Formats: sequence, C-alpha cells, structure tokens
Amino acid sequence: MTLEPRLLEALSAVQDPELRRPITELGMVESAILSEGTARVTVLLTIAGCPMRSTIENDVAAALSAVPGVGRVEVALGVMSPEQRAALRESLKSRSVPFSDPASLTRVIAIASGKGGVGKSSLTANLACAMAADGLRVGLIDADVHGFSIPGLLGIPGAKPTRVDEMILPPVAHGVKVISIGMFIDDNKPVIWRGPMLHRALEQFLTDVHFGDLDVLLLDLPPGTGDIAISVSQLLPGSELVVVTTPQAAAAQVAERAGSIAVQTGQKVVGVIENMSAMVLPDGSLLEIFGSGGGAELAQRLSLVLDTEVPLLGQVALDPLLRVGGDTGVPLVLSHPDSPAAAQIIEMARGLTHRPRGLAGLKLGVTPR
Ligand SMILES: Nc1ncnc2c1ncn2[C@@H]1O[C@H](COP(=O)(O)OP(=O)(O)OP(=O)(O)O)[C@@H](O)[C@H]1O
Repeated sequence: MTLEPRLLEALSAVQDPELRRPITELGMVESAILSEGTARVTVLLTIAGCPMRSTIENDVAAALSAVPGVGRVEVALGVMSPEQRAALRESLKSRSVPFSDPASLTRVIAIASGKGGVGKSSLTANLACAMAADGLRVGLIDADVHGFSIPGLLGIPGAKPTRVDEMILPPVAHGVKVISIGMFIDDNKPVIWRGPMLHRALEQFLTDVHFGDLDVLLLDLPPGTGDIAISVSQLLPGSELVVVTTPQAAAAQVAERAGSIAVQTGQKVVGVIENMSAMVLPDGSLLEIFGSGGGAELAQRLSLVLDTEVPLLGQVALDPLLRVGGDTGVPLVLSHPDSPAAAQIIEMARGLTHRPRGLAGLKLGVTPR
C-alpha cells in the first residue's frame, strides 16, 4: 500500500457523503500514488452497490486535480473487505454519542401536535433545514409512522438508506441526515404496526442508524398522544417537546392533551408554535382563515397544567409558498428565506438551538478535592 502524503492531504478534504467524515479517516483510501504527473488512487467503497459511488469518484478526482504537479487523475473504485467494514463500524461506534445518555451534547427535540394536518411535518422539515443552514449538524427522525411525509418534504421521496452490514446510514437532504419508516416500506403500503413494534422501530432508528455526532436531533411525532410519544420519552428521557397548533380554539384544546403528556413523561415542553396564522393578502391586509389566538391560548393552558412557563415560540403565517416548498422538496426556509413565514421559522430555529443548556446530568470533567 503506497500513500503519497501530498495526495492524502488533498483527499482529507473529501468526505463520504453519507458518513460525513473524511474518506482518509474512514480507511477508504487504499492507495494513492503520484508518478510522472499522474495521480493513481484506489478508493474502497463501504459496499458494492454504494449509491454515492459517482459522487465520491468525482469529489476525489476534483480534489486531486487541484494538487500542484498533478496533470492526470485515475480513480479506481474497490469494495471494503468484511474485516475492513468491521473496523470501520468499530471506529464509528466509538465516536457516536448515544442520544439517550444524559451526558450527550445532542439536543433532542420532538415536534408534537394534537390534530393531524396542522403543519407539524412541514414545520419540522423547515426547522431542520434552517438549523443545518445555520451550520449545525442536524438529524431528523420521521417518527410519524402512519403518515410519514418527511422524505417527500425534503425532496428525497424514494431515498433508501445504505446498509453497511447491520449499520444503517441515513440519506442526507439539504444537509440534514434523515431517516423515516417510509424508507423501509415498499409501494407506500400503510403501516399497521402496533405499540411494541413501533417502539422497536424507534429503538432501531436510535441504535442502528449511524447519525454520528449531532448538535440537534429532531423527531416528527405522529399527531396525538399515541404509543410513539410514550416510546420517545422512554428511549430519550432527555428529549424536549415542541407543540404545534393552529390559531383555532378547538385545535388548541386537542393540542393541550398532546402537550400535557409531559406531566407523565417528565419531558420539558420548550414551547408552542402557532402555524397557519393570519395570511397576508397582496394589499397588506390580514386574512385569519383559522381564527386567531390558538397558540397563545395553548401556551397559557400548558403553562398552567405543567406549572412552568411554556412560551409561544412564534406564529407562522399561512403562505402558499410553504405548501409549494413541501410539494417540490425544497423547504421555504431555503427557497424563500426572506418571506415572513420563513423568517419566523429561521428565528425559532435559532431560538431553539441557541438556548443555554442546563448542566444537569452532564459530566463536567472536574473532580472534587
Ligand atoms: N403555514 C402554512 N402555509 C400554507 N400551507 C401550509 C402551512 N403549513 C402547512 N401547510 C400545508 O398543510 C398541509 C398539512 O401539513 P403537514 O403535512 O405538514 O401537517 P402535519 O401536521 O404534519 O400532518 P400529519 O401529522 O397529519 O401528517 C400540507 O399540504 C402543507 O403543505
């Protein structure tokens, strides 16, 4: 095995698109030789049918072409042996932070709603993209098992995760690592699993899916107060809840039940988002299609029930472009970041991620004398 240092240095800038780590750290560069102006490199893919092979090949060629003295680049692709894959898995394991560990630095936020169709998934997708655009490492679990829609909202409707033996690599969309039950089901078949199977599926997402180190993990929960919400609280005791509602009083009442589940689970409700708030018409006037005040009312009710202040994080206006963003797979915060609805979501994303963390449960690395 020959590894030319100058080529290796250039290759350290090439990341595996799914593992998001330099290919040099992942043991993917088998040889890198420079001879008479020609760089010859052999890159080992994790699996034979790696969907990212052409991306890796192009990135490698581009990185090597930029090295002074290189006039020609030849990239050969190979496949890791089972032993090499096992070593890769081990090296990834030792670095990944289990999200359930109280010392984990990953902020886990589950997005809940009372009723369906209030825009919970659309907001989750937009919040995730806004956080990723802000430079954070973001993971998103579509835990809305019966109504999974996140892959479509992020423009990867048919994406399948890559499997490296029993490890699952989440597809990446707009900088967000995404996993959805929809990725494991063929032909859009309905999911008819009950409690224990749902719990197992979520547990598997949390253990077998390699998210790597994350700053934020968002979970799109199914509407209501079902099994998944309970499982999330059991599997991720440190997770926080955000409750989405519309301005309609009736929706706020239903959402109160989804939020007050936190009394039993001990989770913190970090706030309420009112979606589908007054629409701004071309003449500047406001049209309150779903009424007004639901978000503030829900925040007030939850503050009473939970005996702690639950703030209204923001109000996102009804905006046809937000719907279009969902249909085309480019969330509004990326396609029209200056629109009022996107600006509101971006501000909430910053608010959610820039809050100071409590130190409870964290290892501070100090020893009393
Ligand atoms: N602020 C908004 N302006 C315009 N359309 C919106 C807005 N929020 C959501 N929508 C649209 O409303 C519909 C329902 O949204 P979405 O699927 O995100 O709801 P949901 O609460 O996740 O539903 P469920 O939980 O039942 O899957 C979608 O067509 C979406 O594009």
